[in-house]
Amino acid sequence: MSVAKGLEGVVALTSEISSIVDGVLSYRGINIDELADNANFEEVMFLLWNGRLPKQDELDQLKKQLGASAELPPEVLEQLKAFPKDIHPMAALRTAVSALGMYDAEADDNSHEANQRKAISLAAKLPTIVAALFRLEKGLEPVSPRPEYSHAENFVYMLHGKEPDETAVKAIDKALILHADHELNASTFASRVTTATLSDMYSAITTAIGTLKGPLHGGANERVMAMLEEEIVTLDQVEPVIQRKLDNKEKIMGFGHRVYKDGDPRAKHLKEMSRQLSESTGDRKWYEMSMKVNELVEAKKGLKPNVDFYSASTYAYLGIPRKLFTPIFAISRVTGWTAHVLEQYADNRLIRPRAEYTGPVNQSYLPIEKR
Ligand SMILES: CC(=O)SCCNC(=O)CCNC(=O)[C@H](O)C(C)(C)COP(=O)(O)OP(=O)(O)OC[C@H]1O[C@@H](n2cnc3c(N)ncnc32)[C@H](O)[C@@H]1OP(=O)(O)O
Ligand SMILES: O=C([O-])CC(=O)C(=O)O
Repeated sequence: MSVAKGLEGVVALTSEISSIVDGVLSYRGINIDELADNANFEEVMFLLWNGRLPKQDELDQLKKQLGASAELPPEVLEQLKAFPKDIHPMAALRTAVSALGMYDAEADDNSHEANQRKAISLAAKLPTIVAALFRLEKGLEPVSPRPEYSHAENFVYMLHGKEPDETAVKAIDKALILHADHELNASTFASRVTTATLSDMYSAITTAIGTLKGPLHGGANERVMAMLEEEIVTLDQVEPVIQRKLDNKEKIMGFGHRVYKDGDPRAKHLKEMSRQLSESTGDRKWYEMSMKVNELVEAKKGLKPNVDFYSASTYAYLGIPRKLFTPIFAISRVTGWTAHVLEQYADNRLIRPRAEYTGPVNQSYLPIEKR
């Protein structure tokens, strides 16, 4: 047996959902750049779930279904209220999604129709959960979703409890498009492993949230902001802090990628969003600091920013606290996860690789008094 550590380069399955070819990311064959510049998130949801862009009546229907599914079961809302106030929202989100499964009578119905409904229901409810967690931590009552709002509008509305700001809505909508799917990343793979045992969609998405939470994956965006806010603090500290980190062989969060060696195609969109927000808010600090970090890490280490790097300053400009950065990633990626769950069920085989055993051999059982 030969081992590819971290499964690097291993092609584990076939998929028709998204592809990374020569550094170009496409959803269902459409370049992400085109989607980021032209589509809205609901169109991308439909595209990922159904393999093609929606016609107007199909888009209207999806929006209606999302609107009708966004409210949480009262029992789950009560659970959110009982969670410890200082819990990380990714831990709370993971637990809340698991709880949702207990209040869905069809949780274990793995028919395509039931799973399509669950995919819409989960995608609709994640923003409601994240916004409720945000408000509860601040001692505020959660705000109910409004069915007439778009996905991004609803999220911004439920965070602040007032008419959503257009700039924030546009930025969130684009960020959701950019994060929606990414071939066989760790959380998607985890969701497919769970699905392949013929477990239910709630279990698969709970698995995925737990996997996205880690700092080498989705959790990096929060750490980028922690580095900017707490370690670097001022522009003149970028160079000494980055140099110290590199000398100590610390990873710089938001840089490097297992697949992209010549840059993540999503990063340029987030960088531009961060630049535009720095201008419209008149606060250039986070953007300038990010640019300088980017310049240094590229020059000294040859590493380029990934999707997590400029999403941090973008969200910071929108006034979003860094604890919510990874949950926002989940609000988007649930679309990709559920598309992969549907694809896995459609042509399933248990996912069970092998391990090369490197431990001791020919050992004997010693009775406890002789050890
Ligand atoms: C949405 C996403 O999940 S995007 C990724 C988000 N994660 C991060 O931003 C965390 C920081 N980045 C990393 O840890 C890595 O680049 C990963 C996890 C993304 C990819 O990891 P891998 O493909 O396993 O690369 P690996 O960790 O083996 O790194 C290869 C070499 O580059 C170095 N390296 C990779 N990323 C970084 C980084 N961000 N900062 C400093 N050095 C790095 C490693 O130290 C290693 O150096 P060495 O060969 O001298 O030991
Ligand atoms: O593909 C990966 O390994 C990580 C990533 O960029 C993502 O999940 O968006």
